[in-house]
Amino acid sequence: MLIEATDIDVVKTLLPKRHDDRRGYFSETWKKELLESEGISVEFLQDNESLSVKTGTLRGLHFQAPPFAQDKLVRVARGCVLDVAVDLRRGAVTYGRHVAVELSAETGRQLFIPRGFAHGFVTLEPNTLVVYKVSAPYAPDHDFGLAFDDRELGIDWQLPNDALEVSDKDRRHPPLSALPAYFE
Ligand SMILES: Cc1cn([C@H]2C[C@H](O)[C@@H](COP(=O)(O)OP(=O)(O)O[C@H]3O[C@H](C)C(=O)[C@H](O)[C@H]3O)O2)c(=O)[nH]c1=O
Repeated sequence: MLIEATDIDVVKTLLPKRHDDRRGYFSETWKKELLESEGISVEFLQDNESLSVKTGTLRGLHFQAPPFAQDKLVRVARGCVLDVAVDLRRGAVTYGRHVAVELSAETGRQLFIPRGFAHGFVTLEPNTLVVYKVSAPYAPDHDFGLAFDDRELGIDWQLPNDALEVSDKDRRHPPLSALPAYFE
């Protein structure tokens, strides 16, 4: 497992080893002790899966507020996404900055996103299946969002806005400037 830093030090990319043979490959996609050896000590409590049929489906930017804040380990089981994490920690020098990484079934690359970050992705292929581990259960009353197209964030989603499939809910989130201080 290759674990690499990103422009925001606590956000990591992971590349699990694949054991190829004539049948295909085998890969350990998550091993607690491997993450712990890299200083990522997280108790994942729930696995999520979302299928997005259309290219250009954008889900996000979402986060759960304390005490249900979630660390996430995201990977793509089929297709490809641009995965984005936005730093919401008011005290961080990287507050408001983001990491954007292409995750695909082909590479197997994963993204670790600690609590204190908003998460979202846009699909770059049809029928993209995203699977991810979270460290706190779903808590609808603590589930909040941030405007994906907030100019202050400056996220390049790689597709024009009119090509995006976005839920009504995700079109109504506030910009960063109007977001309460959920994370110090
Ligand atoms: C997140 C979640 C949702 N749901 C139900 C609630 C709705 O009836 C339905 C769809 O939920 P939502 O529209 O919030 O799904 P996404 O837009 O994919 O939200 C996710 O998108 C971004 C990328 C994330 O990182 C979060 O995990 C999550 O917010 O699933 C559940 O039952 N459990 C859950 O953990």
